[in-house]
Amino acid sequence: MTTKPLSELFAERAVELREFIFSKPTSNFTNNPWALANAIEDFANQVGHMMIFRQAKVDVAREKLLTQQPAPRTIVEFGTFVGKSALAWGAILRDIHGDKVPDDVNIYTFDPDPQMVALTKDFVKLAGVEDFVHVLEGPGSDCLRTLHAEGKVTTVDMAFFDHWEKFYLSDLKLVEELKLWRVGSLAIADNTDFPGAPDYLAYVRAGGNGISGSVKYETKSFETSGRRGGPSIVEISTVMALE
Ligand SMILES: C[S@@+](CC[C@H](N)C(=O)[O-])C[C@H]1O[C@@H](n2cnc3c(N)ncnc32)[C@H](O)[C@@H]1O
Repeated sequence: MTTKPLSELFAERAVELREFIFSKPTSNFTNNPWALANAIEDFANQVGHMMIFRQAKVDVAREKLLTQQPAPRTIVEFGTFVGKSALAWGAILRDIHGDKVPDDVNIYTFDPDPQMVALTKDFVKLAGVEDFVHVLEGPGSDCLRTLHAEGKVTTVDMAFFDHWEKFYLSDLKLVEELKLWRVGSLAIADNTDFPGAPDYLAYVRAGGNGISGSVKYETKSFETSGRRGGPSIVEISTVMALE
């Protein structure tokens, strides 16, 4: 028996998910990012093997975002996939700022995979959040550097790391290098238990690089009731000081 490469499986899942969503009346999702995020989760529960940010974890992140002061306005996300978490961030920022979010409230989600970018753009449009959820194609580090150079992102209230774990630490350090953090900014990282991001965890648990004049973090691991045998930890680190 031959087993498919994971990339092929995920590409097929994305096609099936598109069919699943667009087979339903569009009115189910119009102007309703929560409804679309929930439908994606329903699909994932049916088929299995979908690397989405599940609702139990969204709830943990949501708690933090709802109490963040000042309220979050700019979110950057490394790893779009099918847009599940991007839609959830859109729904949360709407819960905070109202249905017509101000112009300076923006979510930027990055993924090098053109198929996932196209699918998520369609989903973002379907849910009516395309004014402020921007789906960009490319490695997150390149996209973030470009947004910074263009002056579109000057502060990051929350960065979400949900791409390949080997990039978590270098991309966290890029946010530092571009001086995008403020005191109270959040770094949220998924899958730090499995597949695991040991260098990232060691760094945030040490509070940063330890060098005087550097960003200081406080960090906590949140255990969620994930699927049996699936990754269940979300690591949330708060920027305590910029130097
Ligand atoms: C775990 S999935 C993201 C799940 C997504 N957050 C959700 O909830 O639906 C990981 C994604 O990271 C993307 N990826 C890989 N390398 C990346 C990079 N350097 N920058 C941004 N995304 C990357 C992959 O193409 C894949 O779609």
